[in-house]
Amino acid sequence: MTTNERRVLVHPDKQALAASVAARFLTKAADIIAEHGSAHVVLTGGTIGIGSLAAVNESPSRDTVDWSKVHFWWGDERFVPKADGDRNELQARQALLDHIDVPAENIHAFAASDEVASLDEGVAAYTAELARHSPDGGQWPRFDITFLGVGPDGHIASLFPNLPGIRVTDVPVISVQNSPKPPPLRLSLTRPVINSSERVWLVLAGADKASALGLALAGASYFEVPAAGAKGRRRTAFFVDQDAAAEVPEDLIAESY
Ligand SMILES: O=C(O)[C@H](O)[C@@H](O)[C@H](O)[C@H](O)COP(=O)(O)O
Repeated sequence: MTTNERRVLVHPDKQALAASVAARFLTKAADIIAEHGSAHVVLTGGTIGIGSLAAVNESPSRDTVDWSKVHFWWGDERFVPKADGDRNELQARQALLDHIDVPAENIHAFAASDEVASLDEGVAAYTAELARHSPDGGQWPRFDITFLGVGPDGHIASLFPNLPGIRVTDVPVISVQNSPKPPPLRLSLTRPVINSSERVWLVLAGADKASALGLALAGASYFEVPAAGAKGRRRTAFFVDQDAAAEVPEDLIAESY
C-alpha cells in the first residue's frame, strides 16, 4: 500500500469511533511536536468532529500532549454571533479547548458576525491570520492534521456539492451565503488549503453518510462529492462507524475494530 492511499478505519459505533480518533490524535500530536516543535491542527464542526474533541478531553492521556505547542484552526465556521451555540469554535471550546493549557493566542477562530461588519471582512481577517502564521512568507501555515466532517451530501467544511466554493483554488478563504446546511452564512477554507495539510482525517458516522462515503471512495467527481477531493500530502484517513461504511468496498478497509 502506498503511503498516501486513502485508509478507511471502521469502528463498531460512534463512541468507539470518537475514542479511536482521540487516541490517534493524542499520539500523533505528540509525535508532530517532537519532530517540528509545534503542531497546527484544523478542527471541524459536526457531531463526530466535536465528539472526538470531547473524547480527547476525557482521555487519561490528554495531558501527555504539550498543548502550549499546539495551534488550533478551523476548516469552516458559521457566521453567527460569538456566543451563539452554532459556532464551531464555541462547541470546540466547550468540548476541549477550555479544559487544556492552550495559550489564547494559539486559538485562531474565524470572526463572528458580531465582531466584523461583513462576511467579506471575515474572509479578509482569516486570510491575514493564516498568512501571519505562514513559516516562509506564504499564505498559510504547515497544517499537520486537518479534521473534516462529511455531510450526507458529501460536503466537507462549507464546500458543498455543485456550488462554487468547491471549485475555488485561487484564494485560501471564501464566504458562503447560501449554505444548504443551516445556518446559511459561513466562512470556509478552500480545497487547496485543506489538501496542503500533511494529514487529512475525515470523521463520519451514521447510515446517512454511507452513500457519500461510497461515492467518494469509488472515484466520484469532487465537484459532486466534495469529500472525494480531500487528500492529505502524506495521509488521508477516513475514521468511520460500521453504518457509514456500508458501501465501502472491502478491499479499501484498512482496519476494522
Ligand atoms: O460547520 C459545519 O457544519 C461542519 O464543518 C460541517 O462540514 C460538518 O462537519 C458536516 O456537516 C458533518 O456534520 P455531522 O457530523 O454533524 O453530520
